[in-house]
Amino acid sequence: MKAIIVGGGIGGLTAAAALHQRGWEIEVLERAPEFTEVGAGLAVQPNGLRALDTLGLGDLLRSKGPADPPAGIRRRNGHWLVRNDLDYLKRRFGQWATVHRADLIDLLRTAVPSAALRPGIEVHHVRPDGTVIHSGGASTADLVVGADGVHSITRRSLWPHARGPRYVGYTTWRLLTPPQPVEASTETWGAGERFGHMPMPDGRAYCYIMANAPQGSHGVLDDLRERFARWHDPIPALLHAAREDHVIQRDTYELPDLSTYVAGRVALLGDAAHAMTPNLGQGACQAIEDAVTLAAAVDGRDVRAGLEAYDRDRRPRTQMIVRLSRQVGAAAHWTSSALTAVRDAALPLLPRSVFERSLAPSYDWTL
Ligand SMILES: Cc1cc2nc3c(=O)[nH]c(=O)nc-3n(C[C@H](O)[C@H](O)[C@H](O)COP(=O)(O)OP(=O)(O)OC[C@H]3O[C@@H](n4cnc5c(N)ncnc54)[C@H](O)[C@@H]3O)c2cc1C
Repeated sequence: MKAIIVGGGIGGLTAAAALHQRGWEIEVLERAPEFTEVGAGLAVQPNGLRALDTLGLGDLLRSKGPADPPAGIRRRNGHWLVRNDLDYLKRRFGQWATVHRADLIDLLRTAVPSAALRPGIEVHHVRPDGTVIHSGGASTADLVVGADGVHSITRRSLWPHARGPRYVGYTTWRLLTPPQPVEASTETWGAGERFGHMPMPDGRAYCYIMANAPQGSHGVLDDLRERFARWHDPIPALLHAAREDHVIQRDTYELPDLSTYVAGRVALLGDAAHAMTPNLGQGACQAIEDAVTLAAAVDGRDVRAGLEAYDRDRRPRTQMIVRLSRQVGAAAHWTSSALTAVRDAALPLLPRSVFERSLAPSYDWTL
């Protein structure tokens, strides 16, 4: 049985590794000239690590990038809005890992035969019968996996009338600083602006920012430094330590829900199926869950029946996480000072268990 995987990002390479382990012949078509991820870190949550355990890769990641659970949410003056019970979170859900994106891609590549990787091939069209038209010609397979991200050509080929990506109203910046003293992973919420930072195992700090794109005429980093100059420590110091060429700026998109992720011999996964806001740090983890679930669903059974089982399993869970992420984003991105004042007064009064219960659905997952 042969599978063609469109896109060699985190989701596509996980699918390739999972299908290869189950005896499939695989071919990964990636339009970029090499298999890598541009800069910045990634939080792999307990559910993502458990999914990687099914490929025997979870412990390698845990040993590369062990991390504590998120310590909580602060106000821009540093006062805590929400403080998590780290021991409880670790006991209940297991370990977190913070890794460099490129390291995760390299790790996944070790689980895929190099002959199966075809960089520099752009896919132009996918048909439900398993035909893929690409810059190197045409190929067919028993299964095609569309793991080609938010602007997926697989999705547009099979669902030409579905609505495309929707800009959610804020932009993200991701950056890695040179080694900096940073305590636990923390988020800080302002009015329409949000700054997260987490320590990387090599001593660097990974920072992500979500806010409206500035209209300023300075460089990106100077704009960010100005914007966050009066936020609590170590935020200004982190931005001063960062380098302009290490900042990745991207607009944020969501994809509207589809009523199915499968058509004929083709399945969508990861951002191609359910691109979500980054508010829960679950996009890549959901792509990894999708990939290992898909490989298990088609193992030893008719492909179409396996794809239906995959769709039944994954659609409700991923669409629930898309909604949860959107809700968290809505509260974090209020720009009205009256609303943020009410939010900042109310959040510290809520019992910790409310937050831990709201995190549980995304972390509680096993294959
Ligand atoms: C600021 C920010 C922070 C985030 N933090 C986290 C986090 O901490 N934890 C987490 O789990 N998630 C996080 N995410 C989400 C995560 O980055 C994505 O959900 C994840 O990378 C999606 O993986 P994917 O493989 O589905 O798609 P992509 O990573 O987009 O990969 C798609 C691949 O397909 C290739 N491709 C596209 N079109 C074609 C074509 N026509 N032909 C051939 N190849 C093609 C692309 O080149 C690319 O390599 C974050 C996102 C943002 C914006």
